[in-house]
Amino acid sequence: MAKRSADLTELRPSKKSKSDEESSIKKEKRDKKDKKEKKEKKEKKEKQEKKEKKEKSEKKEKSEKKEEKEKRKEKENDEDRVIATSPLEVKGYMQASALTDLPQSQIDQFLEEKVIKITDSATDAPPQLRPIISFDYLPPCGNNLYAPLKAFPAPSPIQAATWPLLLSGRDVIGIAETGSGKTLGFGLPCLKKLLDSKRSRAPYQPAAVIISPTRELAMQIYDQLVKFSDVANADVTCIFGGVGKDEQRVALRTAAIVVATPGRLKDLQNDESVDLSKVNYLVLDEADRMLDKGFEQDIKDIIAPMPVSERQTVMFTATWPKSVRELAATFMNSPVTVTIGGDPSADPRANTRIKQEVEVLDGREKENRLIQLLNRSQRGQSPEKVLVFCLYKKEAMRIEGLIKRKGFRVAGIHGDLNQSDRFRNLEAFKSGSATVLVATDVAARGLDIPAVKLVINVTFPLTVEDYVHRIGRTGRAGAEGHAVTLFTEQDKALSGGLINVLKAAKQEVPEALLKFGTTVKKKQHDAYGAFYKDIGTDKKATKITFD
Ligand SMILES: Nc1ncnc2c1ncn2[C@@H]1O[C@H](COP(=O)(O)OP(=O)(O)OP(=O)(O)O)[C@@H](O)[C@H]1O
Repeated sequence: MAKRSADLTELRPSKKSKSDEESSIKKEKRDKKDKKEKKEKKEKKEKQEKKEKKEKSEKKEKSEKKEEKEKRKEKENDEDRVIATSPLEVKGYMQASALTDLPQSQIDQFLEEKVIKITDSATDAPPQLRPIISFDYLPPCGNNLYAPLKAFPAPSPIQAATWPLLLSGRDVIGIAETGSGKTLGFGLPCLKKLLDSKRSRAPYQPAAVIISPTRELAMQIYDQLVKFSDVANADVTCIFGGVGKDEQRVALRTAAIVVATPGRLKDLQNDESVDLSKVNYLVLDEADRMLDKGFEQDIKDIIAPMPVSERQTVMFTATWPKSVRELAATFMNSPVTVTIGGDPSADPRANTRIKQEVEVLDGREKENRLIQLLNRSQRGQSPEKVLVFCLYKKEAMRIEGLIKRKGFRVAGIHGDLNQSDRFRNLEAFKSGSATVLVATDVAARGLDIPAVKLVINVTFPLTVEDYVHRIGRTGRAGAEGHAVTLFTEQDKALSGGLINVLKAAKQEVPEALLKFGTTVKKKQHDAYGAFYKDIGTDKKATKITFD
């Protein structure tokens, strides 16, 4: 019975049990929802954790990679240092192993003592190649190319520092004091490259062009190269104005190296006597002069057929004014600048072995003072070689006449003389048959005349750079020199620049010069290079030409 009643109870659903059922459904639903939410939450959390973990691992990986990169870089730097002490070859230039084996401290000491600064526009890394501090470290050379170097004890600092760069194909700007051996600085690598290229003796198209501002300087560079040219199996020729063209045309048919003044080279290029499209070594000697307004267009025309990517461009000078630097950069491919003796951004630097004296006087006293100075140096058994600079051709002729009348052995060199007289007079001074040479700025740059003891500036040049070059005709190749400058009120615009040159070379600055003022006038690109000067109403300025 009880069972039945129980059954009945089971069979008869009461009102209460129905609501229980509903609530249980609801609960079930809620549970399900909760469960779902929980699941979603869990999944979200897991996803988040996964994401964080991933980020963390990425971060870790990144920082590990960074660390690794830094370590690698450090290692590379170390290797760079190691490279400096292991065999080294850069673009065909093999650094001598004996040079490679020298301790770094010896190299550092050389660079410091000679005040050598090397700035590579392509990298901030320290220079990879070492300066060639002894001729023994020059790269091997089949022929006896280096034989003429026996006359010298060691490479000069500009040679030591630029040779490795030039031999490894870099564009180079070399700035070093007057008389410091820059000609062989650019000349020797030129010959070595030619020798290595194993060209036939008659290339018909020159491989190297060296441009110089004056005929006499072109001849001098030519003479230096000729001493080496037989061993280098290279035909060298010299091209300049003021003489016939026919011989030059013939010489150009076989020349591998052309030394030239810009005007005549451009002429011969224009009439197709020479094809410069195969030139791969271009030198601008006295580069700041070559880039000033007087020559800029000629240079652009001459180099037009030589693409910058295919030629090595080399510029050497003793003075490097800001006014030409930007233009220079447009001719070059990531150049390395080598400066000897100090920062090129400072004022022009005179050779410090030259004793510089400046005498401030009235213009009317100049001639008497000049004769006094000559009396002192010319009387006696062996008169000294004296170079007298004037600014104008007419002035040079007048001063030469005056000196002659006083009985001194004098010759002159200026643009109004024909070329054979120019060469003859220069030769007379070199040989000592004339002991005084009166010159315009045509002789200011580059000329290497043995044993010039004194330079006298009768009239100050148009720029302080020209002053540095003029006085640089004395005190060459390690010798002592002496320069006396007669300075008048007319020159006062340049007193500031001159004072800076004197101070930089630790020379005495006269009170009278300081009175003219210490301000340095900003240099004008077109005023640079001694072309014209307005000299007032009574005298007509004559153009000084440098072809
Ligand atoms: N390594 C050397 N050691 C000693 N003398 C040298 C060396 N190299 C060249 N010379 C000599 O030094 C003199 C000056 O050299 P060079 O004419 O090349 O000077 P420079 O620097 O071009 O001068 P400038 O700025 O006036 O043109 C020359 O007589 C040359 O033979």
